[in-house]
Amino acid sequence: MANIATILNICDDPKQLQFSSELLNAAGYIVIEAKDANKALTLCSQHIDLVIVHSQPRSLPPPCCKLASELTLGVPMLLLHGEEPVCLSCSDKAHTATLRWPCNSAALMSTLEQLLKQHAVPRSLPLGHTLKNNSVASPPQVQDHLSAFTYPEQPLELFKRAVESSANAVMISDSLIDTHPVLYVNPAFERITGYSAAEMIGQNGRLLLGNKLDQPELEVIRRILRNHGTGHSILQCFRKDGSPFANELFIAPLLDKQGKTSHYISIFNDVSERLRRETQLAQLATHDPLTGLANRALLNDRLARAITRSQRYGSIAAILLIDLDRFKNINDSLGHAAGDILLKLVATRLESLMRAGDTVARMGGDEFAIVTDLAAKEDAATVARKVLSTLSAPYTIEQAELFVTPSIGISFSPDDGMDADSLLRRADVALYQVKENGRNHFRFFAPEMNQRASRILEMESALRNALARNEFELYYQPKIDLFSGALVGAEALIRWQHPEMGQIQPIQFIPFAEESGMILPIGEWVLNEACKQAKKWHEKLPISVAVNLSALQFRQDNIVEIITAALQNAQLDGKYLELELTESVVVQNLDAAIVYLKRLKQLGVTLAMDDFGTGYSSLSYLKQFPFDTLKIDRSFIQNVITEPNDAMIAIAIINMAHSMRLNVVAEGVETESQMHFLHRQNCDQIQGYYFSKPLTAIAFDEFINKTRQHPFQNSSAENAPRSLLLVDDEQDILNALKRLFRRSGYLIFTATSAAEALELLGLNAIQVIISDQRMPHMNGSDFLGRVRELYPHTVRIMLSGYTELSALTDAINSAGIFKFLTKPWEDENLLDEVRHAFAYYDQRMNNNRKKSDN
Ligand SMILES: Nc1nc2c(ncn2[C@@H]2O[C@@H]3COP(=O)(O)O[C@H]4[C@@H](O)[C@H](n5cnc6c(=O)[nH]c(N)nc65)O[C@@H]4COP(=O)(O)O[C@H]3[C@H]2O)c(=O)[nH]1
Repeated sequence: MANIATILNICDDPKQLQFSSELLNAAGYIVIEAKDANKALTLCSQHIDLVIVHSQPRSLPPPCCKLASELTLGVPMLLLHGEEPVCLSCSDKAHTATLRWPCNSAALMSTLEQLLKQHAVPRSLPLGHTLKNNSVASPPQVQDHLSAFTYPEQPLELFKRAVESSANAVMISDSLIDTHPVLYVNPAFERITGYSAAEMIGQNGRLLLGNKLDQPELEVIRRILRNHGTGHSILQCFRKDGSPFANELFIAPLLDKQGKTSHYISIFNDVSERLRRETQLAQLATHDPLTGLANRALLNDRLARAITRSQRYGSIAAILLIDLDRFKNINDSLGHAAGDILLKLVATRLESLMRAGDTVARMGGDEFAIVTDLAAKEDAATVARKVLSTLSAPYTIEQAELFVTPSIGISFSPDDGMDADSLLRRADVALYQVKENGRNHFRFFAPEMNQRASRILEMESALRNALARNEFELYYQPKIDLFSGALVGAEALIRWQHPEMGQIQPIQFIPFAEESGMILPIGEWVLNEACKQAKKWHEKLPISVAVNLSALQFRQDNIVEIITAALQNAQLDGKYLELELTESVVVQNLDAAIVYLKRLKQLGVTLAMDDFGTGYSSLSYLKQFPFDTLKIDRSFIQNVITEPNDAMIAIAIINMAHSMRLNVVAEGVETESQMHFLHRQNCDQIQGYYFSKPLTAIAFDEFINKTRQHPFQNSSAENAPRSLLLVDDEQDILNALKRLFRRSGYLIFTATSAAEALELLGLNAIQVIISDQRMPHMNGSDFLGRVRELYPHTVRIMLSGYTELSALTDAINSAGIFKFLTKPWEDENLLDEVRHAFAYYDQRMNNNRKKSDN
C-alpha cells in the first residue's frame, strides 16, 4: 500500500530543502515545498498531513511554526533544528515534535512514522483520488477548497468548530436509551434557551416544551422519532426564564455503522421575530391598517368560503355593502384626521353588531362590507336595519356631534351568483340604486337592476366610440328678447348622429352619460364646440351661447380650468358663455356650490338656473347664489294661458326674479298667445318652438340672417282698443251678437269654445267677455272662473238660455261675473249692459292706477 501522507516541507535554504525533500520522497511521502512564509501560506490551504519546519531559515520569519500550525488546522508539526531548538514560538508548543538536524534518514523516518500514527493518517487513497506525480489529485468535480472534506481527521475538527460556532442551536441526544438523554448542546443552544450545557446533559429535550405538551406540531416530531425519519416543525418552547419562543426545529437520526439510529441531532433556532414579522405582513396583506378590519382581499376569500358553505349546507351567504352618505363633506369640512376617526368609530360599531363567523371589512374609502350566513333572506333586512340605526346614531369627534347615514346594497348566494365577484358586483348595483333614490336605506339586488347596470356599461362604450368617431353634433335653439324682439342667444343642445340608428335625442343618452361618467369628456367637447361656434357667429351678431352643465361636470375639481381653456381656445369673451345648471345640481351641496359658482363667475360667464319651478324652487337659497338668469320650466308655460295655477306660478316667478334683479327666460313657448301672455307679464326672453326648434349650426346661421329683428306686436293695455270677446258654441248666436256690437265700434273677438277663447285671451288684451253657459268640454261658469283667475281685470257677463239656479250661483260665486243675462236678449238692453261693463272696466283701471300712484 502506498504511503500517501502529504508533508509540507518549509525551508528557505534551497539546498537543505532539496535534500530533506529527496529523503522524504524516497520514503514514499508526497512532499510539498515552501521556500518562504508566503509560499507556505498558499500551500497550507491544500491537504497536508504533516508539516516540517527547518528552524534556521534566514528568511522565514518566526513564529513560522505557529503560523504553519494554524494554517494547517492543527496537523502534526516537526521542528528540525540545529544546536538549539530555535523557534520564537516554541513557548506556544505549536510544534508536535523536534529533531536535531542534520540527522540520519532512519531517525527522521521513524519520527515521522510515529507522528503520523499518532494522528491516524490514512494508508489508502480516498475515494475518487488518484496518485499523480507523487501528489494526490482531487476528483475533477471537487473544488480545491472543498478537498479537505474528503479526509476524516480534519473534518472532525472542522465540524466540531463549525458546530460550536454555529448560530443555530445543536442538540445531540442518545436514541438507544429510553429517556433519550441529551449528550451535547452547542453554545448557540445555551444562548437561545438560557440553559447551560451542564444543565441539559442527561435531560430530555422535552424540557424546553414546558407544559405545552399538547401542541399539534409535536405530533410531527413524535412521528419522526417513531419512524427514525427526518423532519421539521415549529414548536412553542420556553427559555429557562420561562419566556416563550418559537422554535423552528429540524430533527434527524444519526446512524451507527450497522445503519441503526444511535443518536438524534436536533438543530433549531428562535424564529419568534421572523414569525412576528410574517404575521405582521400577513395582517397587512389581509387587513385594513386604519380600522384593523378585514380588507378587500380577505373579504373576497371569506365570501368565497361563505358561498361554498351555502352550497354545502343549504344556507344563504349574504353580502351587505355599506357606503357612508356624504362622507366626503365631513372630510372636506373637518379634515382627514376627523374623517379617519369617524371611519374607526364606524368600524367599531359594525364589529359590535356582528356574530362570530361574520366578516366585517373595509373595502376602501368610506365603503364597508359584511359577509354573513343566513337561514333566510329576510334576515338580511334585520341585519341591514340594525346597521342603519347603529351607524346613524350621533358620533362625537373633537367635541363636535356628527351625523352620518349609511346606504346599503345587499346580494345573496345562491340567488344572485355563485362566486364572490358576481355577488360583490350585484351588491354594488343595489347600493347604487339606494344612492340614486335618496340614500339612508337598504336594497336587495334585483335582476332588473343588473339590466340597467349592463345597459350603462354598454352605453359607456358606445358613447366613448361616438365621441372618438365625432358622432355628436350641437343644435342651437334661439332665445328672443321679448321687448326688442331681437335674437339674443342660443342654447346648445346635443344630438347623437348614430350611423345606424339615426339621430338620438339627449334624453335617451345623457342620463347614461351621467351615470357612467362619460358626461365629463362629452361635456368638455360641448363646451369647446359651443364656444367656437359662438365666436364664429360674432362676425354677424354678438349673441351668447348657453351650455348645460350636469352635476358631475360641475363637481369636477378642474371645471374652472376646463371652461377657461374652452374660452381661450375659441378666443371668446366669458360674457358670451352662459352655463345652465338645474336646481338639483346646486342643491346637492349648497356650501360647495356657492364656492364653485363664484369661481365660475370670476371667469366672466353668466349663470342660469334651468328648469326653475320643477325642483325645490327655494327663494332663500336662490338669493345666495350668483345667478344672472332664471329659466321658467316648459311645464308651466305649456298651459300658461289655460291653467290659472300655471299662470300664477309663471307670474310669481317673473315678479320674484325681477325683484331679485334676475333676468327671466320662459322655456317651451309654442304659441303666439303664450308669447303675448308672457310679454304682458314682463318676461324678458323666450325660447321655444314658436320661434324655432333647435337648429343645426348652419340652419341657425340662416336664422340669424332672417331674424335680425323679430317683428313683434306691442299689445300693451294702454293703447288697446275696446275689445269684446263673445263666446258661444252656436255660430248663429255669435253672428247675431257680432252684428249687434259692430255698430258700437268695439274690437270684436269670437270663440266657439272655452279653449279657443282662452287662446284669444292670451293673444289679445280683452276687457269685456260675454259667454254662453252651456258649452261642450267646459261650461260658461268654469270658463269665466278661469278667466277671473288668469285675467282678473276683465269684466265678465254670462248670457245663458237657461236660468237654473245652479248656473246663476256658480257664475256669481266662482266666475265673479258682472251680469247674468238671459237669452233671448233685448238688443238695446244688451248694448247698455256692455257699455256699463266697459265703463266699469275703465273705472276699476283708473282706481287701480290711482292706488298705485299713491
Ligand atoms: N316640447 C317642446 N320642447 C322644447 C321647446 N323648446 C325647447 N324644447 C326642448 O326643451 C329642451 C330644453 O333643454 P333643457 O331643459 O336644458 O333639457 C335638455 C338638457 O337637460 C339635456 N341636454 C341637452 N344637451 C345637453 C348637453 O350638451 N349637456 C347636458 N349636460 N345636457 C344636455 O337634455 C335635455 C333635453 O334636450 P332636448 O331634447 O334638446 O330638448 C330641449 C329642447 O329641444 C318647445 O317649445 N316645446
